[in-house]
Amino acid sequence: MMEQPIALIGFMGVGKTTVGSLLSEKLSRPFIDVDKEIERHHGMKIRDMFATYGESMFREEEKKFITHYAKQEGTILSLGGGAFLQEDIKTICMEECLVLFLDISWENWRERLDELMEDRPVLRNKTVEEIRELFEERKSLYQAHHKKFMTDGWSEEEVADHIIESLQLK
Ligand SMILES: Nc1ncnc2c1ncn2[C@@H]1O[C@H](COP(=O)(O)OP(=O)(O)O)[C@@H](O)[C@H]1O
Ligand SMILES: O=C(O)C1=C[C@@H](OP(=O)(O)O)[C@@H](O)[C@H](O)C1
Ligand SMILES: [Mg+2]
Repeated sequence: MMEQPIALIGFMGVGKTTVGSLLSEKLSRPFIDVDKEIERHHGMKIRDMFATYGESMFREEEKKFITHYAKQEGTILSLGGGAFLQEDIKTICMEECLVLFLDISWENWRERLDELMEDRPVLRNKTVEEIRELFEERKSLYQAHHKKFMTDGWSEEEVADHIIESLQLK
């Protein structure tokens, strides 16, 4: 049976990596976390890549990897929260994948901020107010999706189970 790839999008820390991994286990489908693939390929953390080569180098890599993996049958693909800043990525994902937008309210997201800061260079050196502005700004990127899941009040496991049930993936 042909299975369309699934791409998870949404703001940093909403749970794309965690939920993607759970979906992959529960559905026995291959899992690709784009950020982790890039880190592995370069033997370097994303935050160091940003510091050493700059964000634009990371964005080029992001486009290369997503262009490749968005066409792999059956794959569960967790994107980085900034991937849809690039129109090419948005277009290819909307054409090739079932794009699922994981959403979260600011109030719930705010509770995760401290934990997220270390590994997310985009959040670093910003005030909470600036981060809130980014949170609001980024919402427009995620309007390109096939289905949205609000995650407020749900555990990672519950989010994954709800996706499977509502899309009848099993
Ligand atoms: N539904 C959830 N409820 C509570 N914590 C969550 C949930 N989803 C993710 N998290 C936690 O938030 C953090 C960021 O999750 P992650 O999957 O890396 O997000 P993303 O890939 O979207 O940046 C992790 O510590 C994860 O355990
Ligand atoms: O939103 C962004 O610009 C980014 C999100 C990160 O991924 P997560 O959304 O998985 O945290 C990672 O790709 C990089 O740090 C940039
Ligand atoms: Mg992630």
